[in-house]
Amino acid sequence: MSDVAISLKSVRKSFGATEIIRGVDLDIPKGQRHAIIGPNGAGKTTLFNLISGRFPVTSGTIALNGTPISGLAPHEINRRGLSRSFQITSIFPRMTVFENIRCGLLWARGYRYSFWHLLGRQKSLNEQSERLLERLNLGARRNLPAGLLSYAEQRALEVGITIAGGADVVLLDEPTAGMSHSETDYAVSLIRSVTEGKTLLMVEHDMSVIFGLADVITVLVYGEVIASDVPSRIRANKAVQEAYLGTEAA
Ligand SMILES: Nc1ncnc2c1ncn2[C@@H]1O[C@H](COP(=O)(O)OP(=O)(O)OP(=O)(O)O)[C@@H](O)[C@H]1O
Repeated sequence: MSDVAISLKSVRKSFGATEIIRGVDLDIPKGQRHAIIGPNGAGKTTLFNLISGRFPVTSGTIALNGTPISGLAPHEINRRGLSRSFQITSIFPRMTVFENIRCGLLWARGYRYSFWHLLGRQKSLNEQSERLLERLNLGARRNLPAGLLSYAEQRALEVGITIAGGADVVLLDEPTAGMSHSETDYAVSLIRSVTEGKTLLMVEHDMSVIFGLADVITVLVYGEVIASDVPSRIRANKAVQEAYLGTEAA
């Protein structure tokens, strides 16, 4: 088994004549929390779309746990253990918080078990849903329609559903976008606890979130990696400061 969760080799992506990802090499070891940062339009979301299978690569290869996944559909990549959350919330607003979680678990399991098999597993499904509810701090909101949760709680639920299926590689796209300071603090501690032991790859603009969560930071500028290192060295990196962080990191 490979110790590398996500591996990108010479990955390129063009839209028409414009090359957006210009030869990215990146290895993310299992269990690492890894952040991708870079100026607007650097290609961060495009990179996520390539890894999760939403777009095909123009050239190069992407492997998940040592197995090539380039060319697979998003649901096939998901089945192999990679789960992704989106900037937009994708919960079911009229279903209760509990039902949303249960649905997330059911959806993930549906790939592996038949309907009859599932009926026999109702009890364990309910128990797992309850445990996840507690881990997300949403126990008291259990029976509320998810649409009535606060924005931060909805994002917490979203993160919970993303990891519900037991995926060991999790992609989070701007998990704290639109949150207040206190909501962000809550989200960071939640993400830290629910991704324990998993590989996390996130795109995020909030520097406090990045420096608070990431073991390693990769800086993408115009579709190229200009640095990939531990936070302290990224902060001190002159090229990074010039290209992106500016005085923010000083
Ligand atoms: N489907 C697409 N078709 C054509 N161009 C695209 C497509 N998706 C992204 N792009 C272009 O690729 C470039 C990079 O966009 P991307 O969203 O990946 O950047 P980003 O680093 O995530 O930016 P931001 O920080 O603003 O979210 C942009 O110039 C964008 O217009």
